[in-house]
Amino acid sequence: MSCYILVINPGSTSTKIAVFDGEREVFRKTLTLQENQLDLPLFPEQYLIRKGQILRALVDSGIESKQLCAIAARGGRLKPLSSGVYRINDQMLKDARAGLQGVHPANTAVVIASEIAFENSIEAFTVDPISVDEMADWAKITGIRDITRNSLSHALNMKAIARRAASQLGKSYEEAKIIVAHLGGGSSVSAHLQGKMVDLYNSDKEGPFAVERAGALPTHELADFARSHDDYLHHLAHVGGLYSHFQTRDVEKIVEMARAGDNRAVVVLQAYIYNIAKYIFSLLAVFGGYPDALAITGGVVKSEFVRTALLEKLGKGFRVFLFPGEFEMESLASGVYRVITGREKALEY
Ligand SMILES: Nc1ncnc2c1ncn2[C@@H]1O[C@H](COP(=O)(O)OP(=O)(O)OP(=O)(O)O)[C@@H](O)[C@H]1O
Ligand SMILES: CCCC(=O)O
Repeated sequence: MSCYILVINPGSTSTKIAVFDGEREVFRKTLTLQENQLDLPLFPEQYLIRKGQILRALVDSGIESKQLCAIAARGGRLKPLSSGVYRINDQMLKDARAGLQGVHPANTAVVIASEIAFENSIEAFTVDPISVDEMADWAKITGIRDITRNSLSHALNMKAIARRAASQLGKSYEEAKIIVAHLGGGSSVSAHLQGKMVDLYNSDKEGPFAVERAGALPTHELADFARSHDDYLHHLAHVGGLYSHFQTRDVEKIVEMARAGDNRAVVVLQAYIYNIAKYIFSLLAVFGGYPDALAITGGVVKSEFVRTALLEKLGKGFRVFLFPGEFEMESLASGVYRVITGREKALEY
């Protein structure tokens, strides 16, 4: 009998939805938001817009809600958690709405999923949320006792990609040493050792700047900026990065500007690539040298310009695997399918 799993994945520039029959994809759609809608608060505005788009897309797809047997939602900035599949419960919904570890579009997914699940008397789950925390104690320490680094990242895609890279190397995930760079609306760069992301950067607060995230900033200048901008967190996590330079999240458009001779676009893209390479190289310290592989993934990797420039900057030392786009939808679906077929136990939040 068919078991349709609805997958809901709100990212920083769009909401991706899909329906899987078991592990076979039968429908997928990317629902885009206008630039001005992306500036709206997550609750209730964006949540209502995104939920409305999802319900309309489902109706248009011809898939009936009674065909659904479970929902898989991307998990947002919840509490620090170990990797796995979690049943969505009231505490998770509360934490997602409150933005326990900050706001992120994915916080809307568990709320939308639990409402659609309730209306259809089925269960909803999340898999490897943003707040998966496997960071080593030695990676969390900073030069100020009261400031501790935390683990917020594109965990879902990066762990799936690291597993794929390990399998291409003929190794298990647990034995392979891998760096994964996810380049999307936000970016994350992570070091995978013994099956764990022992250190990582997320462009909301550290590492390379991304399409809409500021990345690492000089501390004194950031302190001055924060004193003069009440909305500085919005600048760091939403209107920073390439967006702060060009007021667009469309990387192809910025590449076109550079190709047309816009000098500012040339230099900022050079800085974008340089920073990604710089932070990838910094993670060699985790392994005491080159890892077994470097896997580069995310929507921006669809850009030939970015791929070529980045590979040139990285030199010849890495064994590189490119995974343009993301594998979040299939990872969400297969995690939930493992649970509903009894092959894995759902974790309680
Ligand atoms: N062919 C392409 N060339 C250049 N850039 C592209 C291309 N396709 C997508 N992008 C860029 O990729 C970015 C979106 O990537 P992705 O879909 O991974 O992000 P997201 O899911 O919205 O956010 P996040 O990855 O932070 O969760 C956009 O900024 C878009 O401009
Ligand atoms: C916070 C990690 C996920 C993202 O940056 O989009």
